[in-house]
Amino acid sequence: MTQMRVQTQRLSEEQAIASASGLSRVFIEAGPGSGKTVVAVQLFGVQRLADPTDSRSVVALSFTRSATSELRSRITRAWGPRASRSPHRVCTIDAFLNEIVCVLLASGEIGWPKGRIELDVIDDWKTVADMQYGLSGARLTMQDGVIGIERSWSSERKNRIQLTQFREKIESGICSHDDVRRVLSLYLQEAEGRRKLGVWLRNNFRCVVVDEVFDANQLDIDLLRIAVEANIEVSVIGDPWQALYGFRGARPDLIGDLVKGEKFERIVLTRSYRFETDTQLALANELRAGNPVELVSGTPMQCDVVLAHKWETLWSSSSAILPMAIKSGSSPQWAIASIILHAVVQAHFGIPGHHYKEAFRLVGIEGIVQINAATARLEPAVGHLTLFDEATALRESWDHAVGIIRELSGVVVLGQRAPSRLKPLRARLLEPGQLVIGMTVHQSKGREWDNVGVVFTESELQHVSKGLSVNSEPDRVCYVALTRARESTFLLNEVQPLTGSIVS
Ligand SMILES: Nc1ncnc2c1ncn2[C@@H]1O[C@H](COP(=O)(O)OP(=O)(O)OP(=O)(O)O)[C@@H](O)[C@H]1O
Repeated sequence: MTQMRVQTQRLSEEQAIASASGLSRVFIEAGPGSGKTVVAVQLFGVQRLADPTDSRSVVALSFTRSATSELRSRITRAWGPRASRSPHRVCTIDAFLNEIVCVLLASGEIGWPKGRIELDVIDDWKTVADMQYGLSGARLTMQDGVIGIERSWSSERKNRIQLTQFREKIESGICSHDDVRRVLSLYLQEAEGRRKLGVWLRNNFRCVVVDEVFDANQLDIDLLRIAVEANIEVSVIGDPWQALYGFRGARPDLIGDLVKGEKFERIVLTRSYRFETDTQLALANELRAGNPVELVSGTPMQCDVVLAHKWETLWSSSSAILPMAIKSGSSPQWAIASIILHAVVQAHFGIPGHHYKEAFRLVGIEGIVQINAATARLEPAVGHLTLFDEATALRESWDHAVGIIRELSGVVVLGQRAPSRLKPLRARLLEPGQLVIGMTVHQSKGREWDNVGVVFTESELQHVSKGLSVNSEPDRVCYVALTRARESTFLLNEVQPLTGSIVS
């Protein structure tokens, strides 16, 4: 531990107070770019160095993989790679919940069907099972700690995994993050479950730092309450204007109850450090005040990244923008298109495509070694896309990827008209200028760039021109997009739209 490097960035006085208050329950609330993540990084490091005799873990949590990865890399930069090495960790709240459920399984506190104690937790059932559109599905139950399976009914029609496949997957240890959350919720319905979890947390953790806390849902808040009651130091950090995960059950309104009920000390960071130009600072201030705002038009070439609420919006925008993903799908054709896109994104920007693991999994390729091997062999599929004749280019690229998949996993992907899906991707590769990366606003959370482009829908434009409200999630999506730039934000709606089928 003594080899850890200390953070070198100069903290402002208010950041220093927030990072080293010595209080056991702190709620740090602040606007964009005010250094919330800087403070989370500092809190983590201060706790790590605090008491070398205390072997319990310090854990930093965030809600999305991209925000967690930003937090982890900043902790590594500030405190060195040893800082977050086991038993300490920086992870998503989902990973933390998985860990808790695995501990409960390993200790026999709860019993998984067929006695499984190790789980393979997937993001979404549609990558491993056939889905049926309707009201019926399947879910987990719990009786005296024993997990069971039952058919479920809902009032809302949607694609769901059905009972037989659900049973088969669950019994082989495969489940979704939602299933993990359900198991833990059921376990915590009993006072005894809450008490035992509190004891386990107290024995294993000395401090929990939660960034982006306004993305927490009821279970996350319950967990924090149990941690507080177990006398663990808990710091929660966030900005109500940046809560984006209502669709996943996030309840920004619950944070007030938590911090009041558990007597958190509230510390406000007042100064923003992100905005390096007066115009960008003024934009952020006007938006937060709910005032109407007129955006400056620009071109993709002026931007380091382009953001939109949905992947489809990016695909139907300028062909100088290369989105990192196609809207999540479940067909093998979606998987092939996503895999080729992943290879293109990797080649252009040195980072993976957004849904690449799910896409590979859908065609039977799993594990980082296999995925990397497959990606390396996809290079010709990327090259073929720029062949002179369009029909040949699309067909050769598609067939190459399908051939590699068949060779590596045995999965055969059919689809005569499928290669036409690659048209929008080919258009991007034929762009004469440099491509700029496109991502959703959700991907951009917690991150920043010098110059940011946004593509807004008509309704988003109207909201921005009327003034945003913190109580509306669509408004908050616009707000997050418009506060990612250090220097300038450009509206890219004027650029020539492109028609294509990759999004369908
Ligand atoms: N005291 C400081 N001095 C100089 N720069 C700072 C200071 N604090 C933060 N910064 C810089 O300001 C920028 C924003 O910081 P950070 O990302 O931590 O803010 P944030 O509040 O988490 O932002 P958001 O919630 O909008 O994602 C970063 O580039 C960071 O390095």
